[in-house]
Amino acid sequence: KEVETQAKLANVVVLATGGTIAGAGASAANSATYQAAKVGIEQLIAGIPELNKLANVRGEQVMQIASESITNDNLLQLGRRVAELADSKDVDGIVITHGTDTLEETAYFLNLVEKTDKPIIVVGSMRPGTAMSADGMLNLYNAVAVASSKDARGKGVLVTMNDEIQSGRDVSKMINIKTEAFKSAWGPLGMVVEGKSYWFRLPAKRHTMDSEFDIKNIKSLPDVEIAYSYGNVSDTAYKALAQSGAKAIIHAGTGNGSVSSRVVPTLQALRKDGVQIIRSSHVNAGGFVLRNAEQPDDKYDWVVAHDLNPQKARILAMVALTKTNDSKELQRMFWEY
Ligand SMILES: NC(=O)C[C@H](N)C(=O)O
Repeated sequence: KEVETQAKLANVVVLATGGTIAGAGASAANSATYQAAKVGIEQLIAGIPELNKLANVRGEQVMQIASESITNDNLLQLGRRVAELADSKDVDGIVITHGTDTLEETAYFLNLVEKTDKPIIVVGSMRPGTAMSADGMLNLYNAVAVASSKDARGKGVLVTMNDEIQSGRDVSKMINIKTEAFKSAWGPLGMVVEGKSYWFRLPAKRHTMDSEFDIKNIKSLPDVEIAYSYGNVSDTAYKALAQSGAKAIIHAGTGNGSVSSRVVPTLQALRKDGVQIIRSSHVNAGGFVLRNAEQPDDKYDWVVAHDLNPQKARILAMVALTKTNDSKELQRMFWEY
């Protein structure tokens, strides 16, 4: 009887990469002072026996790092493993445990390059498992619940944090000390309550099956860097980034991606030298940058990142540059993804 029930459950693989969800502190009072990436995936899974009721779960330790240290090579390695598993007939859903600092970048990357409609859920935690009121256990339980549900298919890469189901494209870490850290300017797609998913909306942007990008065709990612803007900003960072070989520079601009008059001539010159200039905004609750509003993008041949924050704009720019170096094509991709 037991065996029969298990056979009906979905097969979910949890790929572990580290982060606070695998973190450990010295005492239960340490919610903010701890070491990330300490606990192995077998131990994390064993700590939640209720997972067995949701799915047949097995873990794989892909890496064990704090997510601020994730490199492009790590992204490619993870992306390739996800694709292999997604191609496997006996895998129904994939969960990725991840540090929260760059979780939004990895989730967006996978959303762009994984050609599957199987659920891919990225999850982390704000407190280590050793802390009082640790959030990782429920976040992971919810991730496995969503990964094993048929309803989650075809909705792109998802993130389950704080009971919400967010689109991996839209979600961003908005605050670093609360468990209610992950938000999207456009709202969550749904909620998970007691292992059941409740859906309210769908992503409108191209993703996964409908994407023109495929991890299997991406050998390496080009160098794309970000320069932050503020009052009295100089052009030093922009010049240095270009000199070190950046193919595109994401302008993490003030307001609607505005550019200081001290920086404009440098960006014009860099564009003439072949560097792509992509205007985004670092406003906290979500930017909205439009072409030719604020700066004459047509005239300067710059691209706008629209609602993508600078770190997400970097991900799309890298992936897009594996296909084209045409600024019009890049702009199309920034509207569509
Ligand atoms: N909450 C976290 O996971 C933060 C940690 N620094 C990480 O991203 O790995």
